[in-house]
Amino acid sequence: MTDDYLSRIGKLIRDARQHRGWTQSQLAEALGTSQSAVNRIERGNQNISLEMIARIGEALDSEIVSLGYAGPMHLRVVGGRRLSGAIDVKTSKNACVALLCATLLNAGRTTLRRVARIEEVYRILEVLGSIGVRTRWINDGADLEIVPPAELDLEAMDTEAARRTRSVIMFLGPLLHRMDRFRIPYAGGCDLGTRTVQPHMTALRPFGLEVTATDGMYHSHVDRSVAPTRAIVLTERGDTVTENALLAAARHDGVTVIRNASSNYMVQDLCFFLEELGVKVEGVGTTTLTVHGVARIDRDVDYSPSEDPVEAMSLLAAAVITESELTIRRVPVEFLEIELAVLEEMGLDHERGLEYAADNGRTRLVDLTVRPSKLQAPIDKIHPMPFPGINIDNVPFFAAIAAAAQGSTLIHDWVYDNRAIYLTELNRLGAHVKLLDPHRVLVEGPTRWRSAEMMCPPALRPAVVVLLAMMAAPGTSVLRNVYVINRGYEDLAERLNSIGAQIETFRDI
Ligand SMILES: CC(=O)N[C@H]1[C@@H](OP(=O)(O)OP(=O)(O)OC[C@H]2O[C@@H](n3ccc(=O)[nH]c3=O)[C@H](O)[C@@H]2O)O[C@H](CO)[C@@H](O)[C@@H]1O
Ligand SMILES: C=C(OP(=O)(O)O)C(=O)O
Repeated sequence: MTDDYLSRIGKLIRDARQHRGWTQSQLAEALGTSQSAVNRIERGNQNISLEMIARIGEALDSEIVSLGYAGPMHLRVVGGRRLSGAIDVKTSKNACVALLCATLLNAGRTTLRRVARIEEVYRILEVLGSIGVRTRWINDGADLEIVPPAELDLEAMDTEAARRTRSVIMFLGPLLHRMDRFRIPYAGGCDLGTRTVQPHMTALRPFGLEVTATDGMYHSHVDRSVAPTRAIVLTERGDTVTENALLAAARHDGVTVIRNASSNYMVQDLCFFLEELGVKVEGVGTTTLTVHGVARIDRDVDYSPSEDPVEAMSLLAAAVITESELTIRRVPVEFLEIELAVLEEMGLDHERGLEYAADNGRTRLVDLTVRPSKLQAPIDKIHPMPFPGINIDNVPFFAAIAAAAQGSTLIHDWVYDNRAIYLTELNRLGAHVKLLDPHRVLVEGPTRWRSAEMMCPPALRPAVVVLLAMMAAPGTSVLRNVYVINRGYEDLAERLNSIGAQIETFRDI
């Protein structure tokens, strides 16, 4: 952008702000940035992305600067470049959304540190804001402060935002303690085929929750005479279902035992947070959780969610397929151990630094350096398992890595009906991915990547895998409509550019 253009945009923003009667500080607060940043923007002294212009337009409800908001976001990737240097892993989408839902348990103020600034978090914030929860970004937009009201106004819920995320299902556990009757919209999320919510209903029924699903809403009714009399046995070892059971148990005045619980990273983060709220949880990291609930929670708490193992895997895959040497800092290694063991078998040259604690004081992190390696296809198939196993969300990254390895790799995603199918999109970039059935693909490597222009698959991880392949493919590729990537990754293009990628963001205006 030329300086002249910047100062014209800055003036438009200042006019729109003044028209609204806001100070620079008020606009800064709405944007989660500092007053000095707003001042620089208005004076034309700051490079400003279309994304930021769109957010300002939205905050100020202004026609002129909302121009940039008109169309979906796309990426233009100049591929075939090596990455280098070091990059930090951000906090996880899945822990952040669970913790945001968990704040509904607390009458006090919750501060969450370094929350990922991703669309999935924004949707939950919109939903929380619409029902009366006060949320604001503090400390230059790094941290989030959440203060629930005495009474929630569920009728005012932003159902459009709620339907764009599946995480809203985790409102059930906290809400059943706050009201006898309520409704929330059907849970959305990635288009991965059928994802049942039945296990959630089974887990919450012992707390008196009965749900009927009609007209796109879950109509919920709580029978206060019902309380768990024996261990709650989950029918699936799912992550959000475990979290929902934990959230319900947290304010149940008594001891709840949850069996067949997921011990995955986001569940552990939620358990650590519940402990901050005064709820004792035994068995963290195992499949049996014993929760000592507290009927009323009213504490000002401060918690730092841990780093995202799936983002760590994404960055690792980026290094592998671009044949780069890259250091990935703040890798939650416990949740990537099996992936690393398989990659080691495949011939990955990597080095781990000494372990250190994440800001939550519990999760173990390492810095991981990955070097260009001659990879061989693994002898056995790649398939996910509930933790500890290859993380379900990491499986798509193995497809890209397998495409870079010598030989054929069988990938069996038994979990999702649609996700393996999206991996065949890699063929448009030169890969040889054969769909054997809706759950299994055979990948033949190595691949001579070539550039392409394509739509983003409607699922987060396959979409990122396509982006990584574009980074490996010489020439210019275009990936259209990347909302789904922004759902789970903060400023991915910009951060990849900081380690040598060349990715430009653009929109149809
Ligand atoms: C916000 C959040 O945390 N999302 C994660 C969470 O979603 P979430 O907890 O919502 O996952 P689902 O409940 O949809 O489970 C995923 C799929 O696995 C199946 N299933 C799961 C467990 C099991 O023991 N048996 C079984 O068959 C389910 O039927 C479903 O088809 O977990 C998924 C699986 O790890 C991850 O992909 C998501 O990123
Ligand atoms: C499937 C995923 O997430 P969600 O549960 O939010 O759809 C994912 O993170 O890959």
